[in-house]
Order: sequence, then C-alpha cells, then structure tokens
Amino acid sequence: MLSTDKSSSLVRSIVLGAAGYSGAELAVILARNPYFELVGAYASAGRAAEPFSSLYPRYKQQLDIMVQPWTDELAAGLNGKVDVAFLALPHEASEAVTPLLLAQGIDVVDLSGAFRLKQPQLYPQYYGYEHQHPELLAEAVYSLMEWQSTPLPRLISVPGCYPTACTLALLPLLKAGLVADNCIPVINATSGVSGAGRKAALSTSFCEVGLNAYGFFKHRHRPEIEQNLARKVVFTPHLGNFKRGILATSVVTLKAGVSAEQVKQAFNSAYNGKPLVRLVSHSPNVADVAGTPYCDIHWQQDGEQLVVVSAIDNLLKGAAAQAMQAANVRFGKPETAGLFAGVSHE
Ligand SMILES: NC(=O)C1=CN([C@@H]2O[C@H](COP(=O)(O)OP(=O)(O)OC[C@H]3O[C@@H](n4cnc5c(N)ncnc54)[C@H](OP(=O)(O)O)[C@@H]3O)[C@@H](O)[C@H]2O)C=CC1
Ligand SMILES: CC(=O)N[C@@H](CCC(=O)OP(=O)(O)O)C(=O)O
Repeated sequence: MLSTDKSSSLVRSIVLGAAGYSGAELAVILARNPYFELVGAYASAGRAAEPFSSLYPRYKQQLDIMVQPWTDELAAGLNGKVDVAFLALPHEASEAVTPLLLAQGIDVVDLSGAFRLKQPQLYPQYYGYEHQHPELLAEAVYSLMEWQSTPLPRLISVPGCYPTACTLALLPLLKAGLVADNCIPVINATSGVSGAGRKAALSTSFCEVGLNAYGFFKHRHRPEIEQNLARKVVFTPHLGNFKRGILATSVVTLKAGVSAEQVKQAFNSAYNGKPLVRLVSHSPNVADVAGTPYCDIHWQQDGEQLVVVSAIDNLLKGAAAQAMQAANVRFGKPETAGLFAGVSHE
C-alpha cells in the first residue's frame, strides 16, 4: 500500500469512478493519507472486477485494491461500514446515487457538477438535463476551501476545474472592490486532455488534438464562475495537446486609480496562510503545477488593465486534491493531509 503509517481512527472511504482519471487520483491520495482508509473502489456496472494496479500499472505493488462494478443495490450494504463516499462520476450518475448514500449515513464528496449550481433551472440549459434533487442543491456546500468559512455538511460539492483556476484568480480583486463596476471579466483558459476523462473519443484522440477553443458562451462552467464571482463573465475554454493542467488568463478593468500596492494587498490578504495557493513572480506554467495540488497565480498591471494568470493541475487542485482538502477539513484532519507526493499519468 502507498501509506503504511495509518493512525488508529481512520475515516473509512470509498471512491466511485475509481477507474477514471480523477477517481484514480483520489484513490491514490486516499491510500497515502494517514487519516483515511480506502475501503472500496468502484467503476461502472459494465466492467468486471479488476485490480486498480492493472488499470494503472504504475501502482503495481502500491495500490492493488480491486475495483468492483458499482450497482445501486450495494449502497444498503455499506451502512455502518463507510464514513464517506467520493464520487468521480458523470454528473447525472452522481446526482442519482447521492441520496442513496446519504440515506445510509454516508457523507458524499462529489467531484461532478451535479450539486454546484444553486439554481436548478440552470441545469437543463448548461448540463442538458432536468435536476431531479433540487432540495440537495440547497444542502450542498461548494468547497472552494480558500473562500469557504462555514462548516462543511454531509454533502460537499467540489468546484469544477476551470472555475477553480478562474475564481482563485479573480475573487481577491472583486472582494476587495477593485474591479470596475461595468467590467465583464474575460477569461481564456486552456486545459490538457485529461480534462475530458479517460474514455475514448475522437475529439480527444492523439492525432486530433492540437489547440482549439470550444464551448463559446454555453460551457457549463460559465454559470459556475458567475455564481462564484457574482458577476457576468466571458469564459472561453480551450483544449491543448498536453496531458494535464489548466492555464487560465483572466483580464479585468480596475476602478480608476487602483494602485499596484492595492492589488498586491488584495492577493496577499486573500491567500496569506492558504497552503495550496502560491503567488508567484513569474508567469505560471502548467508544467510547474502538474502533479501538484497547487494553484499558482501571477498578475501584471498596466494602469487600469490587469491580467491575472493562474495554473492548476485539473486532476488535483481542479478535482481530486481539492476533494481531499475538503474532506480533510470536514473530518477535522490537517487540510493538506495526503496531498504531497508525486502522482502523475505522464
Ligand atoms: N477530468 C477532470 O479534469 C475533472 C473531472 N471532474 C469531474 O469528475 C467526474 C469524473 O471525471 P473523469 O475522472 O474525468 O471521468 P472518467 O471518464 O475518466 O471516469 C469516469 C468514471 O465513472 C465511472 N462511471 C461512469 N458511469 C457510471 C455509473 N453510472 N455508475 C458508476 N460508475 C460510473 C466510469 O466507470 P468505467 O471506467 O467502468 O466506465 C469511470 O470509472 C466528472 O463528473 C467530471 O466532470 C472534475 C474536475 C476535473
Ligand atoms: C478538456 C475538457 O473537456 N474539459 C472538460 C472540463 C473538465 C471537467 O471534467 O469538468 P468539471 O470540472 O465540471 O467536472 C470540459 O470542458 O467539459
């Protein structure tokens, strides 16, 4: 196993979607987190049971847990045996299984978009389906931990990958009141191909991927970013020909007279003591955050124009590491437990 130094009262955890990219990262993080125990790993019902290390051979002799096919009937048998379920599933699958797990007294940390938006009417428009459990949207707490101060409940909704990068970049400025009232932030962000998940698709196959924009105005992360920032944005995602990482370039107009010192102060006070945000003096590079749980942030100002560049690993700060960060806090463990060790699909 990845971690042998486990403490006595471990948080018993399962991962649904453990065969996929973000679920696999989570399984590895949980296995090495000294406060958590990975007691089950599941993939879709159509898949035969298989060791995790045969799905991801780099983990042979490190994480050999069997990945079992998941069916909803399994939920009842987990009552009293599992403390928390991490869901790295398609949105609708997460939405359907969450109430079943909650009913068994199991906490849910959901990595999908199923519970991120507070307004159910946005789901048909941006996700393409009608939300079946709007009551859970009110119950879920959105776990961007750098900006989260209320106690976390049983249902935690982990922020999306692009919204994590953009929100961490822009919220300090908006909260400090430095952005012009009529400014609509323009955000261009490029993701590596792992952002699209592990299943095969023509658009993400090796010979097809170059560098292109997609999802103009209608990407599901637009309303999520707007909810976070309480402001309209123009958000344009791009797909790049690298495996993992997101680089987001966000442009805003500042209020007249805002000084460089005020901008610096806004970022410093927002992220002082926040272990996963690094304010850097160089232009961030996805290569520097890939395989790490960090978000690197850098800005350049020219009068009232400000460009903020942020970089994360989409599978870590954008998904699994952020989920672990929230669960650590929910269960009273050190916020970054399990997050620092090289994990990579490179
Ligand atoms: N990739 C990323 O960068 C990020 C992803 N996310 C979110 O995390 C979730 C997972 O994404 P990702 O890891 O990329 O996806 P993948 O496609 O790589 O993996 C999805 C996993 O879910 C399993 N699965 C699919 N349908 C069901 C079902 N009905 N019941 C049980 N298991 C099922 C799959 O099983 P099988 O392998 O057997 O098909 C697979 O293990 C998504 O909601 C995504 O939006 C969030 C942030 C970033
Ligand atoms: C490159 C790519 O396809 N990226 C995905 C976003 C990643 C993801 O899974 O989205 P969540 O963070 O909402 O879970 C997309 O644009 O749909």
